Amino acid sequence: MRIVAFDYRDIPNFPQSTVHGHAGRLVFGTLKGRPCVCMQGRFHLYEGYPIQKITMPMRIFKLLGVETVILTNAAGGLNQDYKVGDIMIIKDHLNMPGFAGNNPLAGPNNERFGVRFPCMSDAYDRELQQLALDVGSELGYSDFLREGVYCVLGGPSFETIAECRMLHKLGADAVGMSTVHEVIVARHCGMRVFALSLITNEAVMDYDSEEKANHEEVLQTGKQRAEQLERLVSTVVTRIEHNNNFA
Ligand SMILES: O=P(O)(O)O[C@H]1O[C@H](CO)[C@@H](O)[C@H]1O
Ligand SMILES: Nc1nc2[nH]cnc2c(=O)[nH]1
Repeated sequence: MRIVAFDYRDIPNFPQSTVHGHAGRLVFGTLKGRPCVCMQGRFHLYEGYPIQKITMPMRIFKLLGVETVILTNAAGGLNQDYKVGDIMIIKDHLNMPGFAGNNPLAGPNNERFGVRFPCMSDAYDRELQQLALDVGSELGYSDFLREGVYCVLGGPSFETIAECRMLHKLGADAVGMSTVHEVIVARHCGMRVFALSLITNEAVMDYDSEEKANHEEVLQTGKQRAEQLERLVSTVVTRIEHNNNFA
């Protein structure tokens, strides 16, 4: 397999990764014959980037001819049935920064990419969710494979106990600081989206708990599940049908 990689710093106007654990490379290659481009490191509001800069790669992918976007993230588990190491197929999201007007599509609409008011009730492709469930079951992952709602916050501070309780009551199963902005921009320009959260820590919901959310635990759980996550994603990629509805 031939791979071509570019450091983000060598791509004009591309943002730079500032987060420990995010390499900052754009990698092109093929996965069992399927052409893919992969971001090693993504961008977040808490890095200080304008929201349109965070999502700029999605529009570059669209212009490169990408049909399907697969996003993965690390997230805190709010659902009390979830355990550290679970992989959650995202079926929907809560866009908290969006409630406050911080949406990547705010400002003049670029008709070249999509409509002014894009639908989000079909943001996460249901066929791809089912495909991932089927693949997960074949790989023997069913015990730690979930489906749920991801909530994005601005970060970088982790949530308070009261915030976790509130988000859980609002219907979120997992909480993080990424993904949703990219999903909105990817859907706006008609790309299919599939997204996964790795539950790297349990959100603290109890005032008696001694647990404290921390980035080291996030990185450590990421390493522990990396192989299975990689196998799940790469198998899904090899089974994706050509998108006949591609705009
Ligand atoms: O970048 P992702 O995978 O979302 O990682 C999550 O974990 C980091 C915090 O530990 C934050 O960046 C949060 O968004
Ligand atoms: N906001 C948030 N992001 C995370 N990323 C990984 N774990 C967490 C968490 O508990 N909260």
